[in-house]
Amino acid sequence: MTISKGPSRVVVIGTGYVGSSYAFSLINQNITDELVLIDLNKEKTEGDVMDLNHGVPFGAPTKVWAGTYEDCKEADIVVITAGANQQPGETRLDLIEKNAAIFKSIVDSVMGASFDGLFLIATNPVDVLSYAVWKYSGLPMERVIGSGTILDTARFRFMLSEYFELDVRNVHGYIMGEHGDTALPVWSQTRIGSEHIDRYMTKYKPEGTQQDLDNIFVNVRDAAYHIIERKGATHYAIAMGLARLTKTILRNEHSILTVSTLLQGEYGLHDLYIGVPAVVSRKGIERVVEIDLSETEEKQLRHSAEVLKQAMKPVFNVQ
Ligand SMILES: NC(=O)C1=CN([C@@H]2O[C@H](COP(=O)(O)OP(=O)(O)OC[C@H]3O[C@@H](n4cnc5c(N)ncnc54)[C@H](O)[C@@H]3O)[C@@H](O)[C@H]2O)C=CC1
Ligand SMILES: CC(=O)C(=O)O
Repeated sequence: MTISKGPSRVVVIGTGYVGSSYAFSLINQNITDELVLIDLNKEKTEGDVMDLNHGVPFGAPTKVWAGTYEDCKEADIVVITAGANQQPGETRLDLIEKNAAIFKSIVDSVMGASFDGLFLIATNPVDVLSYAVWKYSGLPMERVIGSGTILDTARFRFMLSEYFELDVRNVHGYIMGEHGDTALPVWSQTRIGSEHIDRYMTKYKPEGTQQDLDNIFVNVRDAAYHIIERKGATHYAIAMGLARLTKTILRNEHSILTVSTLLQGEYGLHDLYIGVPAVVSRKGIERVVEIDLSETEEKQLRHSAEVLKQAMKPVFNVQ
């Protein structure tokens, strides 16, 4: 892999709600030197580039242009946010056939340009499509990363922070599994400050109940449906999550984030991409972090993996 010594370059493929919000986050946070936008809708891309460039004087110098697949040759990261999004009532897994079909041609075009960097995937169903990119690209698994449950984990921490009236940075916990209806909350490892959540609740919110916590998880799991019902798409939070992942990679931060990665025996699972905590650095996935799960959580994770494997079957021959 080329570790670029020159300017850092990110290419975004698919600049709809998610892709354009991500581009905006990158510029606002001064994360990359160069930003290339690619979309089937060339006119919209040109408009986005003009608009973003007019914001650059308020931020840090970033070169932004509407590009082609040739621009992937020099890219450190290619981010795929292209494809259909959920319509009200649709699940993420309902998108599999539509989006898998366009991914083959996108990945072939990127690899055809001698791309030698990392892929980040956000298009849904993200776990299945991350697996697809790993297969289609032939790149080592550490260089193909799905956004996984990064967003679900952020929602979880945010909603708990509201419940306990605390700074979200003091809420530590993970959502794991499918980025979808079978995601699971890892209550056994959730901490407020350094206290286990149950102990913190007993001491500081004695009126709180397990039912309150269960309701919070349901709201986390169903957040996308609630937002899509109201405004048709979700995009700001995932854009910020992708920006965080990009920063972690380009700055070699070695952060633990719940991303979708290939499991090869971790958690007793094999040959699928699914959301787990992993250390992310310039290399991509350094390692999966195997945290201790309760028996119930283990069961939930296995169920989530099984649902994903069933969903993958029409597209990939997995066991
Ligand atoms: N992983 C996550 O946490 C999240 C994932 N998503 C997913 O992100 C995806 C994108 O969502 P939105 O931006 O809301 O959709 P959108 O419809 O606004 O944008 C999709 C863009 O992809 C472009 N596109 C389609 N096929 C293409 C191709 N072959 N080459 C280049 N561009 C192509 C379209 O022209 C469009 O601009 C959806 O699958 C959605 O479900 C959305 C939010 C969170
Ligand atoms: C759309 C989606 O995947 C989300 O907001 O979680």
